[in-house]
Amino acid sequence: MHPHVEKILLNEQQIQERVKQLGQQITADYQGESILMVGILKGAMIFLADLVRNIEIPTFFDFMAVSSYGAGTVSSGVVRILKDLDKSVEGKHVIIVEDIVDTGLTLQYLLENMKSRGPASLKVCTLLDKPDRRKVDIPIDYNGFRIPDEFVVGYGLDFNERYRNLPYIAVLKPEIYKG
Ligand SMILES: O=P(O)(O)OC[C@H]1O[C@H](OP(=O)(O)OP(=O)(O)O)[C@H](O)[C@@H]1O
Ligand code: HPA
Ligand SMILES: [Mg+2]
Repeated sequence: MHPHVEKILLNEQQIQERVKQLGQQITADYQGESILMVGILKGAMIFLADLVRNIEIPTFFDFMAVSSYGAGTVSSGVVRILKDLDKSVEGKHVIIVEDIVDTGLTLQYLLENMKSRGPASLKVCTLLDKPDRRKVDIPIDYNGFRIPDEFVVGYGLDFNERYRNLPYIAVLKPEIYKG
């Protein structure tokens, strides 16, 4: 275990099992179609990479980078597009892939933004849902795990850009968050 980690919430095996189930569910729901997975950088990249290897229909990827958290553990509420999609999503079956839905502000913005581009359908898939902190009601179609109100890192999620490469989801020791 990393020396900065206080506890592991979800271990590698738990994550891999659940990601496999989500992939199977998406495969079943979109039979006969192709899908465009829109990964929200940077946090979702590891989840997306594992998820798509469990999907057995034609699957395309694109990416957006937005930022609402900056360096801290509290959402600024202001979402900025840092990198937009490469191609049009018009007429495509789009699934937005997130690592976590916390306040929901990032996803609220993304959903509005994506709807205006005219996809054939639009769904949301997130690895983690932290409902206690929600500020806006967001429809989540595929959710890996519900987690308690704690700031988590690992499997793509960062604190000040660190710890994304941990293979599990963990809570850091309090002294690390205080800096
Ligand atoms: O529901 P919310 O309260 O809006 O929080 C969720 C968003 O915050 C994090 O992104 P961040 O801005 O930290 O960018 P990152 O993925 O590059 O770390 C996370 O990856 C989600 O996109
Ligand atoms: O708990 C979290 N960890 C990392 N990034 C986040 N962005 C929103 N919530 C979180
Ligand atoms: Mg972050």
